[in-house]
Amino acid sequence: MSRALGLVDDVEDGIPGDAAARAEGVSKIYGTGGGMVKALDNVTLSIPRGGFTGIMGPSGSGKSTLMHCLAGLDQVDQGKIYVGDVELTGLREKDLTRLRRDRIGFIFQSFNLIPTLTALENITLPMDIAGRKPDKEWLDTVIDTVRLRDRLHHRPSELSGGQQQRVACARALASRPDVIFADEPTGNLDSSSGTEVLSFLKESVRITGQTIVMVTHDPTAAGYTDNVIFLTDGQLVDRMKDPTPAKVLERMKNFEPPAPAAQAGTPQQGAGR
Ligand SMILES: Nc1ncnc2c1ncn2[C@@H]1O[C@H](COP(=O)(O)OP(=O)(O)OP(=O)(O)O)[C@@H](O)[C@H]1O
Repeated sequence: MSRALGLVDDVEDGIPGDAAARAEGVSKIYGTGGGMVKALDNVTLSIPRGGFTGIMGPSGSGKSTLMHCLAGLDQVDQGKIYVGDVELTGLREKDLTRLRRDRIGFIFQSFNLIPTLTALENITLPMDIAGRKPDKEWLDTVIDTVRLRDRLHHRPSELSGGQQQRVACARALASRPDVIFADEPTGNLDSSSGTEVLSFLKESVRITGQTIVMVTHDPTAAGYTDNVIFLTDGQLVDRMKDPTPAKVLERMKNFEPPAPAAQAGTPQQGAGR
């Protein structure tokens, strides 16, 4: 039934039961009255543990809202969110803050590094704040994975955009969170730096089993993931396993709004004259 409506049910899609994060019947509304926007509309989905999941959809389809709700950065109006087996919805702010700090990593489009700290200090900052000692061996692995060893004592202003984003990725990976949420991580990078960042995000999933969720507009970036969730108008409308850029681009055509002329339903003036 849900297929006929173009909606996708997680169970039907065969996503394994071991989920790093889950949304169950989640709705999120912004504003009231005439200005009300249903940013998420009854979304149920699982993020497979140890996978690289892309979230795609047209502008305004709810991608960032979904990511923020899954990460406990924003509250839902209806439904439940789980990270592992912990229900986020209903946690007190203090517990939510601790859970985000201990179990969730973030990578943003703007790198959000502290300018006065070195690359290494930025990488270990979340653990320093949490009073946790970094696992030296793991930190070495992360630093080598992102190829930053010769830049560790540089400040962000002395690094290229690609290197700064690699520091932000290392910061997210260093504490081995249950799940890393990346919001357009290559949006501010040139294509070769973007390719580098995507390559080692994929590598860290393959080699270390890190779970990563990435919001992206870019079918090429989605091609690095191993499954893609498609949103339209706040609803989960499709999932794709083992995506390629060409397959994603083709699928996206189904979800983009029609061109203005077609939308207005008016035949083109002068056509056929
Ligand atoms: N704080 C807010 N207040 C009011 N409306 C909001 C707010 N945040 C998002 N929205 C609305 O919710 C809907 C979903 O927004 P969201 O940013 O999640 O979409 P998106 O798919 O990430 O878009 P984009 O690709 O353009 O970044 C949009 O209609 C947006 O205008």
